[in-house]
Amino acid sequence: MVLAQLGGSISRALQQMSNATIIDEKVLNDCLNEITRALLQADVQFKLVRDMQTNIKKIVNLDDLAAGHNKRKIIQQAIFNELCKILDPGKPSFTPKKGKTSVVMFVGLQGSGKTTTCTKYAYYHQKKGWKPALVCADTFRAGAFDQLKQNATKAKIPFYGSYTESDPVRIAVEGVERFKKENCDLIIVDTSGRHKQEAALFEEMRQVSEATKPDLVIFVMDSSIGQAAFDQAQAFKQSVAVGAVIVTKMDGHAKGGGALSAVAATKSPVIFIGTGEHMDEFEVFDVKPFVSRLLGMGDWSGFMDKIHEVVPMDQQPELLQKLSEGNFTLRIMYEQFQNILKMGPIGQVFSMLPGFSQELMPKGREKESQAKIKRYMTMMDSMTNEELDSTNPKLMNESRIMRIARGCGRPVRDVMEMLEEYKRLAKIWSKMKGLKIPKKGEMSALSRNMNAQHMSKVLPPQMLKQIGGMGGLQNLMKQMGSAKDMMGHDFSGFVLGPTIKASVLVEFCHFLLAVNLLIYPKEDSDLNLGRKWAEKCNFKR
Ligand SMILES: Nc1nc2c(ncn2[C@@H]2O[C@H](COP(=O)(O)OP(=O)(O)OP(=O)(O)O)[C@@H](O)[C@H]2O)c(=O)[nH]1
Repeated sequence: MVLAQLGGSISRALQQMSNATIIDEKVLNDCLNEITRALLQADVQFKLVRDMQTNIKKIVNLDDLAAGHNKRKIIQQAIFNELCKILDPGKPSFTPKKGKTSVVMFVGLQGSGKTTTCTKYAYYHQKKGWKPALVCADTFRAGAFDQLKQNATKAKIPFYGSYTESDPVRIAVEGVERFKKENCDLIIVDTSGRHKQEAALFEEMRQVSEATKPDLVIFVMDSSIGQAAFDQAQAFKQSVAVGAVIVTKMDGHAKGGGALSAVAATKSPVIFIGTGEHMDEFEVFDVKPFVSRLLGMGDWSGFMDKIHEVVPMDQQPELLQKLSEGNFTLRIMYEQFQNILKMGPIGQVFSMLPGFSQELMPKGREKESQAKIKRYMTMMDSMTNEELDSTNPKLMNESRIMRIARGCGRPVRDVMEMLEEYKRLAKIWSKMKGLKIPKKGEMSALSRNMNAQHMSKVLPPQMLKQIGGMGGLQNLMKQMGSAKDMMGHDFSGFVLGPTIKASVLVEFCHFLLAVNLLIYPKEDSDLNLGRKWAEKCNFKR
């Protein structure tokens, strides 16, 4: 994921500073130098980085900080604020209103992902009940209209374009007029890709803008553009009234710092990011949670929102009860898989927890893991209720395994692998037996410690180390019960009632399961356990 490396380097620098016994000028300088290096390596413009460093030094005057001040916190907050400042121009972009016609024009360099993003933007709004329409004013690239037509047809979005007309201004005006008459509330105009050396094409873009009078011009930028970003973005801003930025290809492995510089150049906010080629790989962008995650400080509110999205409230106490009894059935595993898939990209959810970074999700593992989960679920669909609800491995005899394999159309060895995985997870989850379920009122320190102890047994050792051992985990649990995060978000509402608090715990359990399954590879000893169990059941691979 773009910027994951940058995030990793910055959070390591902060961690190193936190490990120092005394924070003096040297420790602060070392930390800032480390962060500066990371930002420059990620292609953030030099001037931005230098300004940021100067500002932090101005804010954090160690001599002026009286004893008793939490210097670490003040430095962290200053870095957080400065990074937010780079990404936040301080004024929101124009926001179209549902039911009221708005024209939105997309501009950007060749191949930045405009056409794909136009459709994603239209589809995003269509799902929310809008009536969007697409106009293809890209007469430069052969095939652009076909691409838009194909995307629009797939998403059932009306479109307008021409194979013969070569004047983009004319097409844009005709398209906008037609869709205004059809009462579309979001008319999106796609334009040709161009770069700042192409004066004629820039003039043409200006004419399209003048003729269609867009309410908002969106600059689409590929996250891998690098140092050229600032100048290019500025050139677009000087020709048309760019009001917002969308950064694409954030799923790649580019450095991504150039994209941060583009915001500074256009003085416009990033409103969405593209995270893949598919229509729904598109996310709303919010500066503070993004920076907080980038710095490994998590995004509790985002995490809680996710929980509420995926785990039905009425199922939570029951699941927690089952886990505390140590009965981990295949059905529980199935239900947890469903929730994990609903949570979306796990690396992203992962970075919402303080102390974690997206860097921990190895390249390509995400999609591979999701495919694995889906495969396991298909196999479980061929099982009987008795099998799904049992914790007795003897039920799975050779003939049943062959039947399941036939039923789901997968080789026997795949079913064996899934059962071995189940066994491994059941072993991990048996350590949750006796988990204390929070009752009325605030989570007490005692139950927090009890739960932290249970959790620590379930966490893969590498991960426990990453969050600072048992102490780090206790802090994490404490944060669950406290009210505010780095961004000043108050999310105490999520943790006040006993049910909701239990839900946080349930989801944290889900999450740990996902982490065990997706991020940390199986160890041989675990697999041997599965094999031994398979041998006990009297069949061979
Ligand atoms: N991985 C990934 N690929 C993307 C994303 N957005 C766009 N693409 C791909 O980038 C390539 C270029 O996208 P287009 O939408 O054709 O770009 P364009 O800016 O319209 O191109 P021009 O009209 O030539 O300027 C296509 O292969 C897209 O599938 C994204 O967020 N992630």
